[in-house]
Amino acid sequence: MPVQVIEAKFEKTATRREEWPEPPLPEFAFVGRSNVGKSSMLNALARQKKLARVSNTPGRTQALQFFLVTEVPSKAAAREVIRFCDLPGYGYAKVSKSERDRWARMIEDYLRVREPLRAVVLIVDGRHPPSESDRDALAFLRSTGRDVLVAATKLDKLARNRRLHAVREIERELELPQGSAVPFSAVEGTGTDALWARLVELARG
Ligand SMILES: Nc1nc2c(ncn2[C@@H]2O[C@H](COP(=O)(O)OP(=O)(O)OP(=O)(O)O)[C@@H](O)[C@H]2O)c(=O)[nH]1
Ligand SMILES: [Mg+2]
Repeated sequence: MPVQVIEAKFEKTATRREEWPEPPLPEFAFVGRSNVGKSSMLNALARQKKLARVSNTPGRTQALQFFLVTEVPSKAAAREVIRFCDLPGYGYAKVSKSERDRWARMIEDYLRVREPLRAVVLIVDGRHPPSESDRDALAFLRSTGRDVLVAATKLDKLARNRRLHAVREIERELELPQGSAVPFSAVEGTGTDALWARLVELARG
C-alpha cells in the first residue's frame, strides 16, 4: 500500500533561526535550482495542488517554509507527523548579490545545523545534465554529512523511452549508485510513491 497522506498544512515561514519550528519532528528539506520544481514536488507528495506556492517567476520561495504532514506509512501502521521544509532556489540571478548571499547563508546554516533534519531531497531537472550549481549543492550537502536523495523532475517533458536513460545519465554524472535517483514528474504524479517510500523509511530513523 502506498503511503497515505491524511493531512498536509502550512505551518510557518522562517527567515531567522529563532523562527525555526518546534517541537522536533522528522524533517525533510527540498533543495534545488530556482524554478526546478521544488514546491511542485512538495505539493505532489502532499497530494494538494496549492499547499506550497508554485510560480513561473523563479525565486518565488524566499524564506524557509515549513509544512506539517500527517501520513500513514503502511497498512497496519499508526499515523505519523513529519515536517517538510521548502527552501528558496539557488542560482537565482535577479536579486542583488547581498540578498543572494543572505539567502545562501540562511539555507546553509539550516542545512548544517538543523537537528531533526533526516534527509535532503536534491531536485534536478531531468531534461538536462546536472548544472555546475547542482554539483556545488551536492558537494555542499555531502560535506554536511546529510543523507541526500536525488530526484530528477519534469520527466513528463521527455519522451517516455528517453526518461530512464536521462536519469541514468544524471546518476553517472553525479557519481551516484545506479538506481538511487528517483524519477519524478509533478505533472503526472510519477515518483511520488517511490519518494514517499524512501522518506518514511528515513523518518523511522
Ligand atoms: N512539466 C512540468 N512542469 C513542472 C514540474 N514541476 C514544476 N513544474 C513547473 O515549473 C515551474 C516552477 O515550479 P515550482 O514548483 O514553483 O519551482 P520551485 O523550484 O519551487 O521554484 P522557486 O521556489 O522559485 O525556486 C512552474 O511553472 C511549475 O508548474 C513537472 O514535474 N513537470
Ligand atoms: Mg518554490
